[in-house]
Amino acid sequence: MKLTEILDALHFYRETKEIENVTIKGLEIDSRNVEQGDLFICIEGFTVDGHLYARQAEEQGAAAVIAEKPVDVSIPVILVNDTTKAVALLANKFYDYPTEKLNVIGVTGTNGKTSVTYLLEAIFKEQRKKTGLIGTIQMKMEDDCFDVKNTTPDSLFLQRSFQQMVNRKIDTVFMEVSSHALDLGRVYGCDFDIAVFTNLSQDHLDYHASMGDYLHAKSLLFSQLGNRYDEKKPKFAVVNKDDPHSKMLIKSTSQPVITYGIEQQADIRAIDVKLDANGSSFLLKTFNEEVHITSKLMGNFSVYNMLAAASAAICAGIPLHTIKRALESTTGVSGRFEPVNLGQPFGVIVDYAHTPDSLENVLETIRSFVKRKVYVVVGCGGDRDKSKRPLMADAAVKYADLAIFTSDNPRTEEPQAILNDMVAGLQGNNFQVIENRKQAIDEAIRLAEEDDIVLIAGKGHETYQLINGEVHDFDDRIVAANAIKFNWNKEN
Ligand SMILES: CC(=O)N[C@H]1[C@@H](OP(=O)(O)OP(=O)(O)OC[C@H]2O[C@@H](n3ccc(=O)[nH]c3=O)[C@H](O)[C@@H]2O)O[C@H](CO)[C@@H](O)[C@@H]1O[C@H](C)C(=O)N[C@@H](C)C(=O)N[C@H](CCC(=O)O)C(=O)O
Repeated sequence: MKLTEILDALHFYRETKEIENVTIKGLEIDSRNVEQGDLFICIEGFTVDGHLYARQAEEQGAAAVIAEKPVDVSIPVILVNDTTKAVALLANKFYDYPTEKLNVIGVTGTNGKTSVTYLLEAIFKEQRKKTGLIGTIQMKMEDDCFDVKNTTPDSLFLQRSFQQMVNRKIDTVFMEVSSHALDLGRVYGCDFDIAVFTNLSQDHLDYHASMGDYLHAKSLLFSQLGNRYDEKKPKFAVVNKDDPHSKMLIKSTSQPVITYGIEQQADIRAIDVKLDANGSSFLLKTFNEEVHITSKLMGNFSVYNMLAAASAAICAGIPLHTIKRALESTTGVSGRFEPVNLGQPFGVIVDYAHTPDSLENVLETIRSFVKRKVYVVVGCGGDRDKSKRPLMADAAVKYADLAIFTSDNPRTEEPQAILNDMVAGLQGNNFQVIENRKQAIDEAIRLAEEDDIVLIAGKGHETYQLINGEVHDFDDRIVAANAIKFNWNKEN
């Protein structure tokens, strides 16, 4: 593609050299991956300044550079005000606006994003649609899975992936949209068809200055909904009416809003909700139809997740009987309320809950059906929102008979310092501190007796621990299974 052609995507730029005859083979934001003929875009990151790598990009064959400030290279440099925004616009143009050729459902909110995208995938697959999925666990193109570094990847990776999905004739993509991604413009220029809001509670205050800023970031998904008007692709905002923050999100969009909820008079409701140890059941009532759902998914939070997915699917025109079939056959998502069951007489559940609100939801659900004691193993991440630490500890001791506080990705922080922050204000004696996560899980499983439940919270599907800046293999499910084998075999 001619450089001048791709630069049409930018509103304003200034070139340092004649660029008429320059052609571009690809786009790259990492100098280490630059190939002959690439356009290298310098991004000032949180760790390093990409402008420092312009020379390396030139040496590797870059044809031109996009930068915010002068860089010392002999190839043409295109100066722009904001390279992060520029890369989103350029990638959209380079890959020929792939989101306009796909149906894209973006899901945002503190909790439930992953589960809602997987429920949507189940519903659309039931309708025999070709699906794509982008989120915390992985990226999927139909049944092919790919590793991802971020919940919502950078705009270049994203647009490239969307184009691959177009080439594979994928019909609908379900995408978790994090507040970081919205704030950093990773989804700038994406043509979302449906934006879903699940809920908002305290998280990520290491990144966002306040809850107001966090909510504002979420609202960007709704304000950019329908920026590209296409009468064949109507847009919808789908929001949880029971969450008070939805009012602000409704105000942010000019598109039709569909509300869902259990408590409030919403457009789509779950009525007569029943929860027990086998799952949940409710009457799903839409504008003009109703259907009874019996699901294996447990807890009130799962009913909200099902409502969110059902509401988005209804907006996309999926029939209610298909939604029912899909919801009733879904057994769950990796690392989300996932049982580790080797036939032992007590329950072990691994869950991703890593916010005070989600921990309370999961523990409340367990409390509602447990016959005896509840043990919880939980920690808090290092280099992240410190104000969350005492709240996580409070939630744990409020519901558990014994909370064992332990490490959860301490990153560059001292694990014991994180644990001290967690327990500093705790009263009572229903907690222990065991810094080593394996020992903490072993101890909870050693203590468990018939009909007790052990909840191992925080890491869910993750298969590593970040300690001292290094990645160590660690999977709560494997550690728990080994502990069950060891303790249970001893007794039998
Ligand atoms: C704080 C943050 O968002 N950081 C993201 C950012 O990294 P960074 O700013 O540190 O990048 P950097 O290392 O400074 O590099 C700057 C530029 O120089 C370039 N570079 C660098 C080195 C080199 O030799 N050559 C070179 O060209 C890099 O390619 C980059 O373009 O850009 C990277 C590439 O896109 C992201 O992977 C990285 O996410 C990190 C891993 C992260 O942890 N982000 C979290 C906060 C995040 O975004 N989380 C949300 C989910 C939240 C949730 O709901 O739980 C998410 O969407 O993942």
